[in-house]
Amino acid sequence: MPTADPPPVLHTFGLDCAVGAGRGRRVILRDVALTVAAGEVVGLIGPNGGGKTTLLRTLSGALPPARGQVLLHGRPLHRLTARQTAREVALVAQEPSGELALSVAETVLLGRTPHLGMLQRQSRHDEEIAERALREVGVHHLAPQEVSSLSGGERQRVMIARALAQEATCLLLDEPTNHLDIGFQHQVLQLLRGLRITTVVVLHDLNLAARYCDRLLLLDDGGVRASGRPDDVLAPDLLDEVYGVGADPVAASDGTAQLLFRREARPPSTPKEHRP
Ligand SMILES: Nc1ncnc2c1ncn2[C@@H]1O[C@H](COP(=O)(O)OP(=O)(O)OP(=O)(O)O)[C@@H](O)[C@H]1O
Repeated sequence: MPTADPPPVLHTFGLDCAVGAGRGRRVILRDVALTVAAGEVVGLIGPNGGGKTTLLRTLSGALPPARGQVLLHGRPLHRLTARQTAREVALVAQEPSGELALSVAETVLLGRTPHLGMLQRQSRHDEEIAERALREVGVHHLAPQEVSSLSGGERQRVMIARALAQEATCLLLDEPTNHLDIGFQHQVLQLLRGLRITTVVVLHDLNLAARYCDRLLLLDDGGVRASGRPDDVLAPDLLDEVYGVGADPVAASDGTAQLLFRREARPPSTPKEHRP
C-alpha cells in the first residue's frame, strides 16, 4: 500500500491574524494562505506595519487566529499544549525579554526546557546540545558573560543559539539580521540554510531575502500581496507599488538575482492611492 506523504510542517487556511484584546482587538491580516514544507526557508517581507511580526506570532501560537487555522505537522496548533508547541516551534523575537540577568550559557540551556520533565534538571546531554548550539552560532567564547553585557549583534546570535538548543522542527525568526554587521548577516543566514530546518524568517533586506529564501510572502495592505519564488515576488513594478522605490534587477557574480535600488523614493507618508 502506498504511504501517504507527510503533511507540510506548517499550513494555514483561511487565516486571519489579529492583535489586541476586547474593544482594542484589530484584525491585521486577512486570508493568509501559507504552506511550508520540511526544510524550506520562507521569507516574510513587506513594509513596516504590514503584519510580519503578527503573522509570525500567530504561527508560533503566541497569538490565537482571529479566523481559520494553523496546522503544525497536520495538527491544529491551538490544540497543542505550550510544551508540545515549544518542542516543535522555536520563535526568535526581535527583542529578547527576561534573559538579560542570566549568563549566555544559562540562556541557551533554557532552550532545553521543553524537553525536560517536571522538576527535572538539565543533564550533561542537554549541556552538550547547548554548547554545540553556542559553537554553531559562533558565541561559545561568550558563555560565562551576562546577556545584558552583550552587544545587540551578540545578543541576537545568543537567541538563535537558544532556538537551536531547543531542537525544534520549525524555526520562526523575526529580523534575525537586525543589529548584525554585513559579515554576520550572511553568516547567520548561511547557517540557517545549512541547518536544513524548516524556517520562516522576517527580513527587511530584499537582497538577503532573494539570496537565502526558497520562497517569499509579501505582506501589505492587510493581506498577502504576492507569494512564490523570490524572482517572481521581487518584481520591480510590485516593489514600486508596495515600497515606492524603483529597483533594477541585476545578476550577481554567483548568478543570483539581486536588486539595485534607485535613490529617489516617494515619501512614505504619502498614501498609496495619492502617490504620483
Ligand atoms: N498589541 C497591539 N495592539 C495594537 N496594534 C498592534 C499591536 N501589535 C501590533 N499592532 C499593529 O499591527 C500592525 C502590524 O504590526 P506588525 O508588528 O505585525 O508589523 P511588521 O510588518 O512586523 O512591522 P515592522 O516591519 O515595522 O516590524 C501595526 O500597525 C502595529 O501598529
